[in-house]
Amino acid sequence: MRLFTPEAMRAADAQAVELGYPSLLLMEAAGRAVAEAARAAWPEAESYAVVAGKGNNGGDGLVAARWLHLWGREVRVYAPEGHRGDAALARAALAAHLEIEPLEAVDLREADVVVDALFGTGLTRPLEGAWAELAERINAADRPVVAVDVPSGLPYAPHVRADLTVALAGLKPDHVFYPGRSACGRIQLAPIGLPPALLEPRELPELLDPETMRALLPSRPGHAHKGSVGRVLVVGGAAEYTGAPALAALGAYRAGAGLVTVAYPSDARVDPPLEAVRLPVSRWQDARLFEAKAEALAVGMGGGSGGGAAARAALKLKKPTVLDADALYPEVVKAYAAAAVPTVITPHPGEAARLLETGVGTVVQDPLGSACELARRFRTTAVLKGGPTVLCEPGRAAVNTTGNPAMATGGAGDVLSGAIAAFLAAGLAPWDAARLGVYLHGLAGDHLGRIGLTAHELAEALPVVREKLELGYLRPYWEAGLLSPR
Ligand SMILES: NC(=O)C1=CN([C@@H]2O[C@H](COP(=O)(O)OP(=O)(O)OC[C@H]3O[C@@H](n4cnc5c(N)ncnc54)[C@H](O)[C@@H]3O)[C@@H](O)[C@H]2O)[C@@H](O)CC1
Ligand SMILES: Nc1ncnc2c1ncn2[C@@H]1O[C@H](COP(=O)(O)OP(=O)(O)O)[C@@H](O)[C@H]1O
Ligand SMILES: [K+]
Repeated sequence: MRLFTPEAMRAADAQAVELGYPSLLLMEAAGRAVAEAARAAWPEAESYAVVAGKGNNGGDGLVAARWLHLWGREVRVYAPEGHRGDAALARAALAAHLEIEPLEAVDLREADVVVDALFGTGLTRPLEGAWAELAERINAADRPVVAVDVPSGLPYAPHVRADLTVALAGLKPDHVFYPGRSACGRIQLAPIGLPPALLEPRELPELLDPETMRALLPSRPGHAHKGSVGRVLVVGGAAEYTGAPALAALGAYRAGAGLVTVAYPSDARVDPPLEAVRLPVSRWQDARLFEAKAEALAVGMGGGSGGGAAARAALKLKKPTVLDADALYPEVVKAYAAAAVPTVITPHPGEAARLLETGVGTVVQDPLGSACELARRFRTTAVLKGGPTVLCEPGRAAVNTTGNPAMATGGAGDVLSGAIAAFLAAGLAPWDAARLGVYLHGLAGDHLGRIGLTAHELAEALPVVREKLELGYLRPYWEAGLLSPR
């Protein structure tokens, strides 16, 4: 599954038409899918109000109105004059059944469900005047709302707030990034008949889905032993940050590492999990660090001001490495790239801004662009944490589809670094280890769900969600089924 920009979606549509696929069929499939989704979501609903705009989004709404009417529902349709192309045909088909009232007549009082078909991906500027008023009226009506493709008005304000959004053909930024995603309510993807080859353009970011992530899970053969399934060396800790390396070690074990060693300054009271090998060092150049048995490293968790020195020492092992937190300085990450050590960097927006020498606001405004700039500038696999986390390495990008704001809690990132290192140690390429680690970590957060979860619990939940993934129990959120009546 890919994340489409509106332009990429239009290009896919246009390609389908070039291939001889009639665009009216797309609109018919779209409108019918909306009607079906609404009917399934609110089976008791008898009366519908369809509020349609002038463009193709409106056309989809007119098709939905026709089907709802054919299924015996009471339907009032409000639309302006002046439809063109396919939307004009959809209007003619509907007019054979129903009277279409002007938008000025909109009355939502009798509607059990409102269909929002004012604007879709063709919106180029914020709603104003009568359009803005219509969106506000839909919200104020306090009726269940199903949005056609996207809630009208997004990505700007004001916009409609929907209970269910039927995403047509592919997912677009407002189905994935906030605040748009909150305005969508539940999201259901409707395949509307575009040839499948047009729906997987490699240049678009991948949306992490359970099927793809399941295929990445390292297998564990019957003759496995703790030295064969991936050993991780965690390097971090400082006087004031004693928990971070311990949480990374826990994350690594809970993601399946066979053995975890924790190297930390001997004057810091780091307390690794009982299962870990302890490696207190009086200086980072201690020879024992370079002899540690590990296939991958997690470096920088709670390193404080010594994080850079720890990372430079750890570089000498020349093993695949996750660089986090106090290892995330431009000179350090550049040194890893120059040494051609496979790396995954896991900054939060503040650390990303430090690496890119820009403001946090710039990073947050364009997470995908920022992650890709990190990947390009530092020749690395970049994981930019947040809601949602985005990933990039030169030539490809991905957006995570798991996780929730309850995960905004101290130490959650340390657990993630440990988990990614475990997958690196198990032999996964950085891109695969990063995607799988991020996906499972978010899944653990979703499994726990509640505000107040702790990083420790996130780690503990990793085996549970891994098993669910392995057994094929998971569906992506855009196939998550339907609403019950509210
Ligand atoms: N593959 C797909 O995704 C398909 C998409 N279709 C539908 O087509 C929609 C896109 O249709 P369109 O490109 O016609 O665009 P819309 O229907 O979203 O709206 C475009 C119209 O609104 C006007 N407009 C833009 N911003 C405005 C503003 N702030 N105030 C007032 N008017 C404004 C434009 O000039 C244009 O007339 C999708 O969202 C989807 O619903 C379907 O018909 C079938 C296929
Ligand atoms: N709103 C959110 N939605 C989804 N995931 C989130 C959200 N807020 C935080 N997270 C996740 O929680 C983790 C927090 O990591 P980080 O900021 O490094 O915390 P710490 O440094 O305390 O470990 C990241 O994996 C991040 O993606
Ligand atoms: K809409």
